[in-house]
Amino acid sequence: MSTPIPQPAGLPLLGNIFDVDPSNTWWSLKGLAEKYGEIFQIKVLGHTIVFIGSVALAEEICDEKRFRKYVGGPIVETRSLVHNALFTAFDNEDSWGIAHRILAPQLTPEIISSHFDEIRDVTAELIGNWAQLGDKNEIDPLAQLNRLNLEATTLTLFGKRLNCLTGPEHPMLQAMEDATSEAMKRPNRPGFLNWLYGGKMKRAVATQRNWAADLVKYRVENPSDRRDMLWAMLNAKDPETGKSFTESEVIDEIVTMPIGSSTAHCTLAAGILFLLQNPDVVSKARKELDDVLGDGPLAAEHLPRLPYIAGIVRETLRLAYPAPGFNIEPIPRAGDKCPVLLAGGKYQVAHDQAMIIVLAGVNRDPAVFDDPLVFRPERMMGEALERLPAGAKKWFGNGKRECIGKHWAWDFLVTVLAKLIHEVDFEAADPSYVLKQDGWFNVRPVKFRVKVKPRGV
Ligand code: HEM
Repeated sequence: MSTPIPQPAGLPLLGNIFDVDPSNTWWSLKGLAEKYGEIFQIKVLGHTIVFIGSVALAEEICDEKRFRKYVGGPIVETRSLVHNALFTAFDNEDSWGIAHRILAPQLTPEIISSHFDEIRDVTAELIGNWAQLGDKNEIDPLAQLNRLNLEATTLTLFGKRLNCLTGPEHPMLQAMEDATSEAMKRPNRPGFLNWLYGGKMKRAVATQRNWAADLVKYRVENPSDRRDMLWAMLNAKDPETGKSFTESEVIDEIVTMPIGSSTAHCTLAAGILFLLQNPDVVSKARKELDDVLGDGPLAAEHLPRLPYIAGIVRETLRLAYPAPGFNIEPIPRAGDKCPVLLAGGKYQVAHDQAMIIVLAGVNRDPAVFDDPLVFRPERMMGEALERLPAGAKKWFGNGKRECIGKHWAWDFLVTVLAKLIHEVDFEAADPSYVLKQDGWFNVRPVKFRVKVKPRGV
């Protein structure tokens, strides 16, 4: 006998329409995960969605023999921007395998390591800009690191400096913001309002695709022997089918990358917040950096020798959940519409039930993490890390649809955070600030401001 899946009371006919704020969906889901724990569901206008908030159940539905990525809601909306590209492809679309086989070799740890100097040097430029601020040294870390992220992504993957660290904000940043927030809102908004906001989405799509087309044009006009991701997009063939990308598919995949990497600057900004709240962590991190770097600059070979910094990055991914969740559905079984059993039959869901893993629940599951709200890098290092179940480490998603950019993200996060901790003193502009989320897809510290100055000055 299975247990009914908990659900907020809701209203007749309308269901749980008022239990999720359509302009801040993930904040509502975090609240529901805190209230209901391992599993809950909502029903809106007869449509059910199940949410998973525990490590054990997340691990169960990450079993690729039984489940797969569910492409629905905001991901489907994003297809108006990038069609059937890596992130948005349905499970049965050949485009996913072709793109994965062409692009994954460009995102291996070895290839990413070859871009280390580029990432380090643009970070040094940003820190250098901050050092010039004098008394006007209060910054918005999210906005500053967003610029850095776009600069580093464009340089490392597509070989062009945008020079967007200073000056007016690059139009790509607002366009990504608009397209992502529209993609979040459109699935739950009446058609009339979607029509009204259609122009905003179209303009955001045009800006992003033009940015990508400019990168291709620049490479064609400035031929180089750089063997980077753009080279692969323009020249490589899928080893299995022999296919290469069409012109439009190149644009789809270029645009997909900064959307994926836009989680990275949210992680860094949240990391600064956690460090300000935990000065002892900064002291330990600085000791590690001073010991490993001595008087020299950060180099690629230092990264694997910074386990405490790596612990800080993982603990930030755990507590900030910059990609707030991902969607799973049961793999269809021909002719079999029996319910799917979870937790050994404790729960039952429909054979085609969409489920969303809510990382705000999973990453803070008290069954796995002692004092789950405490920022403790040590639990993300060495044997303690190895002991954690796989379901507790899902910040980069799962299985074949796991983040293809995870090695880029890792090197970027460790490099930037190491340099920030080693070279910059941060002071909270508002010490009472607590992590607030807006309605964007990623969790990010909005309206968070800090004062910056060179370390020890
Ligand atoms: C902190 C940084 C990052 C986090 C937390 C993160 C998280 C994720 C997650 C959870 C997924 C799975 C989404 C799903 O199942 O629907 C994913 C997929 C993806 N990510 Fe990332 N990501 C990060 C950085 C990046 C970067 C830097 C790139 C590009 C260079 C990138 C590109 C992608 C792409 C293309 C996919 C789709 C992969 C596929 O379906 O085959 N991500 N990411």
